[in-house]
Amino acid sequence: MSRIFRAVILGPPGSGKGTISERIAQSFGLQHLSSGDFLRENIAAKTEAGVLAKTYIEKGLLVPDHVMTRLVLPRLEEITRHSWLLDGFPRTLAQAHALDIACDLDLVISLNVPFETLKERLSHRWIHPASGRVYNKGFNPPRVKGVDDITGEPLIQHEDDKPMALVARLRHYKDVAKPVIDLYKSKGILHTFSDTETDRIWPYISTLFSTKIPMHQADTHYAPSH
Ligand SMILES: Nc1nc2c(ncn2[C@@H]2O[C@H](COP(=O)(O)OP(=O)(O)O)[C@@H](O)[C@H]2O)c(=O)[nH]1
Ligand SMILES: Nc1ccn([C@@H]2O[C@H](COP(=O)(O)OP(=O)(O)O)[C@@H](O)[C@H]2O)c(=O)n1
Repeated sequence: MSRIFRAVILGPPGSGKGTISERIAQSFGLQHLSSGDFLRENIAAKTEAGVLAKTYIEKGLLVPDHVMTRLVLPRLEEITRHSWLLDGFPRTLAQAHALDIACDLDLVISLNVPFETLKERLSHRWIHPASGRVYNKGFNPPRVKGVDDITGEPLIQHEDDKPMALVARLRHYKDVAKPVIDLYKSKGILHTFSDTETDRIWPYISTLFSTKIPMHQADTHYAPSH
C-alpha cells in the first residue's frame, strides 16, 4: 500500500478552499475533509458540540479550540488507509499544535485572495445543504436559479455568509491565521498562492500536487468546464 499523504488548505472564508479541495480530491484521489461540514453535520444532528458551535457561528465567531479539536481529530484518526486534504482546520495556533501532535503533515497550501473579492463572493454563495455542493451567481451558477443541479432541491445561504456575520468573520480571520501561517512557513511545508480567480490559481496547485503524489495514486485529471 502506498504511503498516506496528508495536506492542509488554509485561506480566509470565501478564498476557494472548498472549490479547490474538490478539484484536488478529484484529480489526485485525496479524501476532502471539511471541518465546516463536520460542524454542520453536528449542528444538524444536535450533538452537544453542534449545539454549542451554532451559537458561535451565528455571531461570526470561531468555535472554541477544544470543541473543534474534539470534533476533528477523531475523524482524522479513523482514516488510516486514505490520503487526505483537510479544509477549515486548523484555524488557530492552538488547533495547529493539536494537529501537530496527532500527525505529520506533508504539505500546506495557503490561498491569498483580496478582501473585496471575498466579500463579493460570499454574499453570492449558495449551498445545497444535503450534499455540500457550492454554487455562486457568476462563477458556477446552478442550471436553474435557486435549486440544486442534481436533486432539484432548494439552495440555502449559510447564516454566516449573510452580510452582518460576514465582515466580522473576515476581520477576525486575519488576526488568528497569521501565527498558523508562520508556523507552517517555519516548518518549510507552506506554499502560498495569490490571485482573485480560482481558475488562475488551480494550474499552480495542480503542478505542485503532481510533483508530490506518485502518478499511480492519482485519479483522472479535473478539467474545469468553464
Ligand atoms: N467569482 C468567483 N467565485 C469563485 C471563485 N472560486 C470560488 N468561487 C465561489 O466563491 C464562493 C466561496 O468559495 P468556497 O470554495 O466555498 O470557499 P471557502 O470558504 O474558502 O471554502 C463559492 O460560492 C464559490 O463557488 C472564482 O474564482 N471566482
Ligand atoms: N476550525 C474551524 C472551522 C470552522 N469554524 C466555524 O464554522 C464556520 C464555517 O466554516 P467553513 O469552513 O465551512 O466556511 P468558511 O468559513 O471557510 O466559509 C466558520 O465561519 C466558523 O464560524 C470554526 O470556528 N473553526
